Amino acid sequence: MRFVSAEDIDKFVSPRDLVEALRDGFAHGCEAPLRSHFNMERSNEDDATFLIMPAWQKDGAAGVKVAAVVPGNSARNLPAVSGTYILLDAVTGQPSAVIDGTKLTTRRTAAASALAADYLARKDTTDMVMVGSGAMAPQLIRAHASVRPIKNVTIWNRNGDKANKLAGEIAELGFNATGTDDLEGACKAADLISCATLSTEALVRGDWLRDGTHVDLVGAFKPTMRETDDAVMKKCRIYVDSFEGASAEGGDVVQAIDSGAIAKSDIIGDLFGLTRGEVKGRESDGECTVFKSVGHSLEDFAAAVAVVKAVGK
Ligand SMILES: NC(=O)C1=CN([C@@H]2O[C@H](COP(=O)(O)OP(=O)(O)OC[C@H]3O[C@@H](n4cnc5c(N)ncnc54)[C@H](OP(=O)(O)O)[C@@H]3O)[C@@H](O)[C@H]2O)C=CC1
Repeated sequence: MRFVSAEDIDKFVSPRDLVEALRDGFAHGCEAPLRSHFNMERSNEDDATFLIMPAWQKDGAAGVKVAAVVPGNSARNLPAVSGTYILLDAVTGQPSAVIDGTKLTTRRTAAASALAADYLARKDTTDMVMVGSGAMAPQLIRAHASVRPIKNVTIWNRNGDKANKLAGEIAELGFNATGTDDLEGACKAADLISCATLSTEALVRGDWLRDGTHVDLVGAFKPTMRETDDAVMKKCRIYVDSFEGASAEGGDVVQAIDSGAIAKSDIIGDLFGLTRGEVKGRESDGECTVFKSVGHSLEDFAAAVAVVKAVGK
């Protein structure tokens, strides 16, 4: 059995490789039951979430991700999300690889956002705002830049020092990157706003969006969490990673439905529909779009198969 480390994933698979692996994965589909998630109570910090995400292909591979989301990890200087991916042969059941699930998760999540942006962001998107500067943030910047000509990146984080530090690292990759404490000003000048935080309150407001902006929402994976206000959902054409996941778990969408700001029928499409050509993406330069992801086991599975194939070459 092969062990695939975080370093192997970065060495052998580019951001664009994973976008294409997910495009193919969503277009062709696989068996992927809704994930199981369990609340793990903590005495002295916010509850953690335990996730089990299986997927398989008839006569092909099978895989499962075991992951945990621990909001209190920020104080420990550890990422909130960590995990392990196990890949098996679906015919014989024999395990074939164990993959660093923490890196796989950040990379595949960023690839899903970039895949959506490839259908939803304006072709001339150059100015990106990154809200949050945790493990997801650098992956999202690199993935979006693999599908759109991103040049300028403005990073906001509740802890501004971390935003400035990430801006320094991103600048070394060739982007014009700066940290900011003016989220409103940054959003008003953005083509693309990507949010990856554990916020339970709106950070980005609908009246800050100029015409043509695309909003990418990664953070809120529970109905009690959100990164945008109802006005964002009202103003934008709404897309999700999967209907069943995002409309049940994605806080920005669920809360906007509950308040009556939008109806479930306002969700135009998901990555299955977009990649299969069954749903139209952006239709004009002036419209605002939003993509809300909560994660889908197909994303881990498609990324895991692509990673093992690339590492094995
Ligand atoms: N949609 C999907 O498929 C996936 C979603 N996620 C989600 O994305 C989010 C970010 O993940 P990741 O980058 O790995 O996490 P990290 O723990 O590495 O970073 C968390 C980031 O969120 C910020 N943050 C935490 N709490 C708040 C708050 N209350 N208000 C504003 N900002 C806050 C942190 O700021 P500070 O530095 O100040 O602590 C930090 O920038 C998480 O919610 C995670 O569950 C992750 C993977 C997959």
